[in-house]
Amino acid sequence: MENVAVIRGNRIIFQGFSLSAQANDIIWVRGANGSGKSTLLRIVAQLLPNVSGKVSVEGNMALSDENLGLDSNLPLEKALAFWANMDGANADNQYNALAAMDLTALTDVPVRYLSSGQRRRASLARVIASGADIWLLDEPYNGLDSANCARLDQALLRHAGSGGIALVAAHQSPSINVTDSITLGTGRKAA
Ligand SMILES: Nc1ncnc2c1ncn2[C@@H]1O[C@H](COP(=O)(O)OP(=O)(O)OP(=O)(O)O)[C@@H](O)[C@H]1O
Repeated sequence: MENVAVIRGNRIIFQGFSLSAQANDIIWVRGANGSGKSTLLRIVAQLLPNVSGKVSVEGNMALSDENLGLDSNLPLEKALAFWANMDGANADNQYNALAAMDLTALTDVPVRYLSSGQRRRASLARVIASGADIWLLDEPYNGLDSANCARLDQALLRHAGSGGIALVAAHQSPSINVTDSITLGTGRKAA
């Protein structure tokens, strides 16, 4: 991202903002509520209109945020398989992703019956199974117990270690070594 500027509502969230990431990087993004962490991930995902400046991305991206994006009526395995097929991921990817997030015992549970932490893990399993080069994770630790926080840490390290990139928006400090940690400011009112 080079010299990016974004106004949302009547607030300037970013102005003259630049960020770069390359293979093997885990970039940790912190900041107060409303500072623009989710906005930043959505800019990278190219989901926001009216972004000025330059945003260029090489590689496939997968986003996990509060929108689960899984069919609530399907058993977990089938709901994930829908996306794995769309992403062209193979069955091994999905199996490994379910194991990485300790969901193997829940594969036949309808998504609507999953607890909030299980739903978060399902969303992360979708990202892991996608095989995407770039993971955009918005508050991925929310609702996870300590064992599953550690599983996510391990998944992030494996991803970065195999040439992936991760942007992680989180309130807490990282408990793994990250490439860079940035703290966003609170923006200001547009003139
Ligand atoms: N659709 C929208 N229209 C107008 N303003 C918006 C919209 N979405 C977000 N904003 C504003 O953009 C700013 C940044 O929001 P964002 O969700 O990126 O913050 P955040 O750092 O992720 O916050 P949190 O820690 O609470 O999740 C906030 O002031 C928010 O009110």
